[in-house]
Amino acid sequence: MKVLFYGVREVEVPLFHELNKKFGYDLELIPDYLNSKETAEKAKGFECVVLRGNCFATKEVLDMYKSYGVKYLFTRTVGTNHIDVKYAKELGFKLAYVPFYSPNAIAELAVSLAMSLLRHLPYTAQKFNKRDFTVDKNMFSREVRNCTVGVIGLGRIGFTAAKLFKGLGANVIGYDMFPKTGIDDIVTQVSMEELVAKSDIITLHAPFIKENGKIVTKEFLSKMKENSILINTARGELMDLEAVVNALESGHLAAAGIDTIEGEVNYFFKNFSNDEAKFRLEYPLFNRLLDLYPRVLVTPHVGSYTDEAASNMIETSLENLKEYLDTNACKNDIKA
Ligand SMILES: O=C(O)CC[C@@H](O)C(=O)O
Repeated sequence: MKVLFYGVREVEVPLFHELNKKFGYDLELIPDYLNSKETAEKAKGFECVVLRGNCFATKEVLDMYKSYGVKYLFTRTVGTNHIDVKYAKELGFKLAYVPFYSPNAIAELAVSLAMSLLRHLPYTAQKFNKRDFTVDKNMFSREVRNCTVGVIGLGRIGFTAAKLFKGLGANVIGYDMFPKTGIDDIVTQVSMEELVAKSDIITLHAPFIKENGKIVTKEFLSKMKENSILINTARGELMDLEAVVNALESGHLAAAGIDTIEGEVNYFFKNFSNDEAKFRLEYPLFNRLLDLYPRVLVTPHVGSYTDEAASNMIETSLENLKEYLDTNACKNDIKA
C-alpha cells in the first residue's frame, strides 16, 4: 500500500523507516504541509494520506483526494480541527487520528517555558549575551514552590504538567469541563473562576472546541493575578491574541510562553529574517507579541517535537492503517 506522509521533518525519516519494518508499507515522506492546491496534488497515486497539524483538509482538498482515489485519510495528531471531518465522512473516507502520544513532550515544554520565565532566564541570557554581566532587580525571582499553578484541561497532558509542577513543589490547582477522579493527590480541582483568581502561572491544556469559543479573553485576563504568567502549548485559538498582547503591554501580565498561535500557518515553519520590514507590516499583532521578548517566549508549535512523541505518532498511524486493512474498522476513527 502506498502511503503519503505530509510535514515530515528530517530527523523523523530514520524513525519512519525503522517503525515501518514491521508493516512494510511503501512510504513517501514529504516535508510539505497540506496548505495549497499544489500540495494537495501530491496525493495523486496514494491510497492513504497522513497529515499533521497545519495541514488543512478542506472541502476542496477532500474533493481532490476523492478524485485521486485516496481511501484512508489520517492525521498523526491528537487535534483534528484541521480536517473537515463531517464532509470527509460524507465522501466515505476512512479516518483515523492519534488519540494520545507522549504527554510529557507537551507538558515538559509548558514547564520549561514557565520556569524560564519565572526565573527570567531569557532576560538574563540576553543581557549576558550583550556582555553586560551585572545583576539587576529584574532577575529577582519567585520560587515555584511559593506559586500556585493553575492547569486548565486535566487530560493526559494537563495531568502530566500538573505532576511535573507538583514535583517542583508548586501548589497545583486545576479545572476541567469534565471533573476527573483519582488525581486529587496531585491537583486540587476548582472552578474556573477560582483557578483564574488564585494562579500565579496558568497553563492551557484543553482542546479547542469551536462551539465553546476562546478561554483566554479580555475578561479572563483582567481576572488573572497581577504579575502572573500565561502558558499556551495547546491551541492558539484558545486565546484572544490581541487581549493577551494588551495585557502584556500594560504590565498586568508579567510574561507569556506560547507555542501555538491562531493563524500560525501564515508564518510558523517559514523564514522571514531577510524581509523583516515586510513581515512586520503584514502581521502587526504577532510582531507586537514578538517585540515583548524576553518577557514573551514564542516557539513554533514544537511541543510534540521530541523523540518519544514522534515515534508514538508515527507508530500509531501505521497501526491505524493495519487495523483498517485487517478489520475494516479502527478504534482511532475520528468521530464527526
Ligand atoms: O503536527 C504537529 O506539529 C503538532 C500536532 C499537535 O498539535 C497535535 O494536535 O497532536
